[in-house]
Amino acid sequence: MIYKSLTIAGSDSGGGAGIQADLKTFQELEVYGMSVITAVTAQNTLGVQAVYPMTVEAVEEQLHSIAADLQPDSVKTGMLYSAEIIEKVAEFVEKNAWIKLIVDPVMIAKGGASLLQDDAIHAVKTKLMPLAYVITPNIPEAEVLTDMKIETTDDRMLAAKKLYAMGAANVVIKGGHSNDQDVVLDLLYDGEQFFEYKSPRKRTNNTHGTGCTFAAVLTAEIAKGRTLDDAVRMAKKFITAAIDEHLEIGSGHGPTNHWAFRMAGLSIR
Ligand SMILES: Nc1ncnc2c1ncn2[C@@H]1O[C@H](COP(=O)(O)OP(=O)(O)O)[C@@H](O)[C@H]1O
Ligand SMILES: Cc1ncc(COP(=O)(O)OP(=O)(O)O)c(N)n1
Repeated sequence: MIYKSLTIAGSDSGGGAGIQADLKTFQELEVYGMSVITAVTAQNTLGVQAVYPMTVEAVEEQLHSIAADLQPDSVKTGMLYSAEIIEKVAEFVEKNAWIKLIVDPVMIAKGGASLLQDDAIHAVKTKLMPLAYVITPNIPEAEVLTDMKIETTDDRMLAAKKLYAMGAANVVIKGGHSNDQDVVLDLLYDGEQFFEYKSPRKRTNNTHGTGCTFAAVLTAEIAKGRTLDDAVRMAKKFITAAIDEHLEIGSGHGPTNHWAFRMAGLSIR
């Protein structure tokens, strides 16, 4: 059986995040990867130097090519940039109703560059979230989407409930940006229960692309028919290994190591 996942996201010329991180992750997990590029970024470990969004027509044609021939088992969205592109992506998901959609609501890169126009936030909430099987915001993204400040785990639980009420079938609020010094807690809410996934917090600058990689693991594992709990467990193991064995590349926020999980001999089955 060949499992197929599609990433709809921006290109990171530096290779650590975006389309490049997603395809590397799919490959490591033995899932056939496909891409629809929404924007090209000139980017390296020091930051984002420029953003060139694709036209809506270019995005639409890529989506059409995929739909006409290569039915993906799961679809991930990353950097979508504009409300117009989000609307096209939502149309595609609605027309292909079997698709399990993983929404990583990318807004701002670690260096501060905006990867989503301000007036596109409304479209994320109203067009994309109701179609999402799972949404994976980090804490600042969850704050924007819920219009609330998140400081404690209780705040995060309330935000997860709000995001669920906005239409996402499941919510994972990642903990990389929390104030916890020793532990990183990722929190899953499925509409009934909360599930906690903890790992030791690594003191490192080399976390570029962690959010993309985490959501790409979920996407690959969901394509294989894994439960969401199993998929989040795998994502946590994969990203922990990728951060532990980070690559000393560039002089800014370095990328994670997408082959660390495999090199550690950890099983993908
Ligand atoms: N310093 C860290 N040590 C260990 N795990 C981390 C660290 N930073 C992020 N992670 C993990 O990486 C993933 C992405 O987290 P986060 O930083 O919150 O998202 P984003 O990259 O979208 O900002 C999560 O699974 C989180 O637990
Ligand atoms: C093209 C592109 N897409 C997404 C991101 C953000 O990736 P993320 O995993 O959130 O990592 P950081 O940028 O926060 O390190 C990106 N930078 N570029």
